[in-house]
Amino acid sequence: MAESLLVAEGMTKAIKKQVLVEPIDVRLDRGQVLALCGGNGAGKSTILRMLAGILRPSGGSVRLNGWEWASNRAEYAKQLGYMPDDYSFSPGLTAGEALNFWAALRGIGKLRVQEVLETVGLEHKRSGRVQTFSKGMRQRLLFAQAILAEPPLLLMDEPTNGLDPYWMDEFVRLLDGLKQKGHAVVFSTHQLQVAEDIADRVVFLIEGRKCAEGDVESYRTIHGEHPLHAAFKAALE
Ligand SMILES: Nc1ncnc2c1ncn2[C@@H]1O[C@H](COP(=O)(O)OP(=O)(O)OP(=O)(O)O)[C@@H](O)[C@H]1O
Repeated sequence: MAESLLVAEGMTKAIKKQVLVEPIDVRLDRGQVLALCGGNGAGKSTILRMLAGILRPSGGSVRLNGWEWASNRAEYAKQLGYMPDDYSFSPGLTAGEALNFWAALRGIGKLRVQEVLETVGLEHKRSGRVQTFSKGMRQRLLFAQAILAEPPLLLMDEPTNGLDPYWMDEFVRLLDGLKQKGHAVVFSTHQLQVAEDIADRVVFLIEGRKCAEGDVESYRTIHGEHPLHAAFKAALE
């Protein structure tokens, strides 16, 4: 049997004596979407940053498409697109310049830049300075950056934060399209409805520890309407 696209085993993070993320296993196949849910400070961003290779785990291993960050960072990085929860753009940079910069780093041509700008509805804002963009527009630009290279794995930190209802629906639709094409996604969210709409599996975290994990359909069978709210409440008890 082929190995899963993403295999993290016993991945953990501690800084000094504080354990930010207790050892956690994450396994994800192509075409699967995993949502990380949990309260503030639960460890969602830390997990995403470790998977993205931005933060070095204190223990455990991570393999992505057969590559290990520790032994081949360049190949590992090519397998993923990362959307941070926030990003400080250089002052004066336009949306087009920002995307062209990221595209150049990955050897991607201008046609693809135009395509992703259209995908996120920012083609008319190409020459607009990112500094003048709303939170939702910046989020859409960061989403465009993450999908530029069409990597096998997308890691997204609170991707729908700041999106209006139209773009929230559009995000679910876009992610569904990527999923159908075989891309895998791990994203964090406080918006349980988004997780319900798009995720196959949900991991609930409390204070750096995985306290529950299940597939959305099973939660629906157990809890009925608004299954993730009920499941989260049950996990907290
Ligand atoms: N650089 C750091 N040094 C020390 N502690 C950190 C550092 N970064 C994060 N933490 C701590 O790690 C824990 C997990 O933080 P993290 O940002 O991963 O949580 P989160 O689930 O993404 O939270 P939120 O929903 O508020 O974004 C928190 O207790 C946070 O204070």
